Amino acid sequence: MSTQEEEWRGVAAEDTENLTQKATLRLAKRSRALLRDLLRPHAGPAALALLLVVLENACSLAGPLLVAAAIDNGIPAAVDGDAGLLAWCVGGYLAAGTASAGLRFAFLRLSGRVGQDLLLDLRQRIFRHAQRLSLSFHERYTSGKVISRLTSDVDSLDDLLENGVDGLLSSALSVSGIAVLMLVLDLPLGLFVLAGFIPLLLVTRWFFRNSTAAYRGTRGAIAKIIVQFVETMNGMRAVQAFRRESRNESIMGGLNDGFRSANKRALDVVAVFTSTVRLVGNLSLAAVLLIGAWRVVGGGLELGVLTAFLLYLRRFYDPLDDLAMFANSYSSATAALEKISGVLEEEPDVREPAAPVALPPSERGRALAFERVEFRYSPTGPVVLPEFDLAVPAGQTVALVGPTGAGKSTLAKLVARFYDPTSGAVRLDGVALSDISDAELRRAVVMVTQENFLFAGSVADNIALGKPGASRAEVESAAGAVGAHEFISRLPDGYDTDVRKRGGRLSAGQRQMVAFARAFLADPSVLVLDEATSSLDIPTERAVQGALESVLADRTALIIAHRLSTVLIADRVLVIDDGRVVEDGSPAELIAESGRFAALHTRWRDSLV
Ligand SMILES: Nc1ncnc2c1ncn2[C@@H]1O[C@H](COP(=O)(O)OP(=O)(O)OP(=O)(O)O)[C@@H](O)[C@H]1O
Repeated sequence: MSTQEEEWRGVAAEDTENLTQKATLRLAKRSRALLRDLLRPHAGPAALALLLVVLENACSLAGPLLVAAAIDNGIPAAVDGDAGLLAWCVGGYLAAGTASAGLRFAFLRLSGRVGQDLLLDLRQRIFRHAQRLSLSFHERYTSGKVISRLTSDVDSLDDLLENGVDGLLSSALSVSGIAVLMLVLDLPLGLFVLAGFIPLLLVTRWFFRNSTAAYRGTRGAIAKIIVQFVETMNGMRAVQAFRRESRNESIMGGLNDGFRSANKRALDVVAVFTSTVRLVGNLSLAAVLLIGAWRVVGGGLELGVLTAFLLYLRRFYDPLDDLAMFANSYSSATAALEKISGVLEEEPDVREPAAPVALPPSERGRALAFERVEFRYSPTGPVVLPEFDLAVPAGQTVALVGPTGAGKSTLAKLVARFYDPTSGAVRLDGVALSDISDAELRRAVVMVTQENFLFAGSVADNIALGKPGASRAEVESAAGAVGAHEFISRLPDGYDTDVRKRGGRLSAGQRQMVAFARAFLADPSVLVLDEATSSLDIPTERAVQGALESVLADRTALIIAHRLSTVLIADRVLVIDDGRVVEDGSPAELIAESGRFAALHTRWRDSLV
């Protein structure tokens, strides 16, 4: 792939207003490929729906022909006493009308089913893919954007499938069918009407060009609104604590205004198009009426033929309105597909190995090693770890301390393989993390983060996340081992208490205990712990400390320690600064020296008095 194409890969072009022609073509090709891919499993029913709509149009087109036959031949024959032909014409009209309604019903049901199946598949694909993508992607691409792909973009596609495609098929079929019939009915009048198509083609071209750009704008604008909305709702505590409401309101006002302008622009384009179509339609109807009437008076045209012609002509221009509606939803859906296909084109940076290497059996933790690890968060970003080497024997508890921004959390995230090193390797019992299957790695390494993320559900469900399928007895024994059983039992419904969104019902200390119980149940050989900075009260801190010691027993552990009590239970302390180890030793050894840790320790001790 050329570097220029690489530039537009994935979501790269999403916020670019003016794309080069090459990029536009590439994105359109990608959107079409996605649509084809989505349609493939439904090819049979889609073809049947197409057949139904063709038959339906044929039935409804027969109507005016039967009216013409009734007026020109049936009625004169009935006047002469033979009502047979008229009866055939009326009967035929009724049959065609009924068949057309029946076929329409069948078509709408079938196309609706195909459309909804396709959208279901698309929604699941986006969700599955978004979950697979690495953290680095989600840091760049906010959750609001993913939500807007899943909601408003999928909705535009829904609109296209529900109304647009039906409108397009019906109108294209009836416009071409009517054109043929008009030429057959009366060649000169038919040619005259078709000549009116030339300005229409020009205005249609103008419309497609402008509406695609306009709808790209609306997709971008709605995505920004959703992003802002999600961010505000997620950060509601901070919003209220810092009185950001009015500032947020003005940001949202600006974004809403942008969306309104983008929609206005799109609607203006539609307005010009539909009214031009209407104007051309009405002008040609008046002209046909004039020329036709003149020819009927002169005896050159039968009245029935003129009536049928005018009936067709009305139907000829009406579908063009539908075509405009189609173009409308088409442009909107194209812009949406462009963005959805971008997300689906993104590849996870951290990939599962094609041929995973199994970890050797382990009894008591696993040896962890960083070998010449260099790391930066993005290819152009600063180097966070210049060249990091570290060997942690199996079963050792290592506390990482150091100033903010030193790189402690980065080390933890590398061990959990949220990212891969830019160069070098992180190894478990000698096997590079990038060679271990996802399932095995998740079993071997568990990270308990500062967020202590709890999902909506019961306390028991949240603990059981550590070991899917764990029995209630196992959950309770894990809670007991970390000392959480007592407080859980006191909750209104014990283990079945709903923790509410993000564990909002529990205190910070309680959330941490639940997170420890989860980790204990998972029973990993390596535990990575980004310790909570929140200050807990003394009894809770003691309880958490006790829980921590039970969780750490018999495993290799890397702890980002903020509390002295935690540092002191570690076998080894590493002082990190600027991505490097500046001190390394047991707590007692480092305290005895007069380095940074000793100074930190003195400050801590003083602060406790
Ligand atoms: N997701 C990220 N994208 C880009 N840079 C990052 C990201 N996370 C951290 N950094 C940068 O990497 C460096 C190390 O950050 P890290 O979070 O590892 O520090 P830390 O020692 O854990 O700090 P703290 O004690 O404040 O949590 C910092 O300069 C930070 O700005």
